[in-house]
Formats: sequence, structure tokens, C-alpha cells
Amino acid sequence: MSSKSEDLVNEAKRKAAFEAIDAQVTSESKVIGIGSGSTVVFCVERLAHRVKTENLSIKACIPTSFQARQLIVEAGLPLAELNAHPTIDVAFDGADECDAELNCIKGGGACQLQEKLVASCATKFVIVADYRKDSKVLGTQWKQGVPLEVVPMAYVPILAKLKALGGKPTLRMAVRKAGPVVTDNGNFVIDADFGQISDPVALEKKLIAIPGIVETGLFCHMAKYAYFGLENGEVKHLKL
Ligand SMILES: O=C(CO)[C@H](O)[C@H](O)COP(=O)(O)O
Repeated sequence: MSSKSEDLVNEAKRKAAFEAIDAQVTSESKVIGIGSGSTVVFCVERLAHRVKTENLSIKACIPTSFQARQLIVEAGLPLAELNAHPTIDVAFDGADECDAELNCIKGGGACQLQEKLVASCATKFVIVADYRKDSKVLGTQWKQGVPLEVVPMAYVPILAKLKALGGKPTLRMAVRKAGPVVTDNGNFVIDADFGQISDPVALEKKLIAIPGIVETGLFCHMAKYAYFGLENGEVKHLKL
């Protein structure tokens, strides 16, 4: 990406994040889920600003990854565990691709297990993303496949089972470390390309039924709101 288009994408992320936080965090929002990735950085920035300037009394921010935990601590927000706050008022997260029904592919940053746990405990799950993630059918924009968190001892049979399902799976390899990516939970990630996914619910059911797949990056019928920062500086809202 050229630095000009990188600036455009970052500005789109920032605008979407600021609008999402402004619209969805109210005086009733006490427990907030914090997703992972580059867009969520702007959500945390805006949330911390509002806490400082508006006296919002947030009780707890629940992280979805090591990165999210760092963001919460560095912003001076109250960090807490999901087990201490099993009901989250509103959770914000990015997406790799999001369809018209707000089904998403997530896990580009290998955080999908904790992201799904937090989203599943949220009364409101809000997607925040730039225009490249806005799609009609999953697998159209995001070509790297569905991220799957898998138990290391079974990655070879899982690769075979994914091929038998019609996928093109690859074990995600680390950058600046020899060997595979290891998640925050000590597992591996397989990216399984199924082309365009017309029925994500059916695919998710098949994937999660494979022993050793701990979680899939398909988030179906979880998000209620999405905010997409557009190239023209506006923000597109979707609500189910
Ligand atoms: O699912 C994720 C991490 O596992 C991220 O939310 C997703 O990859 C989007 O990231 P970004 O905001 O950097 O585009």
C-alpha cells in the first residue's frame, strides 16, 4: 500500500471508530469489550478521551488479546477479566470482512478465540472497519481464507479434513520467528480458503465439528451494528 492510500485507510478507521464509540457508549455502558487489531486502537483512543472529558464511569474493559490488554492498560482504562464480568454491555471489534447481514470473517490477527468469547458475552457487538471490509458475500474481499484456531497436535489431520470439505488450507507461518504462528492461547492457526461463502452459518457448523478446531473466524449473527469508514470521509452505519 502506498503511504497515501495507507493514510486514507487509517483515516477511515479512525472516523468509524470515533463514531462508533460516540454512538454506542452511553452513561449506561459499564463493561466494555475491547477487540484486537489496528482499528480498535482508535476505539480505545476515543473511549479514553471520553472517559477523561465526560466523567463516564466505566467499570471494566475486557480484552480479547495480549494487544487489547496492552491498549487498555496504556490508555489508563480499567482492565478486568471476562470471568469477573461475564456480561458485557457493549463490545467493539474490527473485522477482515463483513457481509450485508453483518456476518464476519475475523482472525487476521489470530485473536478469534478470545474475540468470539467476548463477543458472545456482549449485549451489543459492534463492528468497526474501513471500506475495504464492507462486502456482500464473505470471501469476496478477504482472500486469505477463514482463520481457524487449532490444537497443535492435530494440525495435520485437520488440514486433511479441511481439504476433504473442499477448502484450501495452509498453516499460518510466523514472521520474524521460525515456525508457525502461536496464538495467545498456545494454539496454531490454519487459514482455510473456501472461495466465496454463500452460507457462512452452514460452513461454520461443519468447521467447528472437526475435532481439534478450537474456534473459527466466522462470526455469524453476532454483530448488531457496523460502522465502516469510507474513502470520502463519511461513515456508513449498518444496524440489524
Ligand atoms: O480479527 C481480528 C484480529 O484477530 C481483527 O479485528 C481483524 O483482523 C481486523 O483488523 P484491523 O482492524 O487491523 O483491520
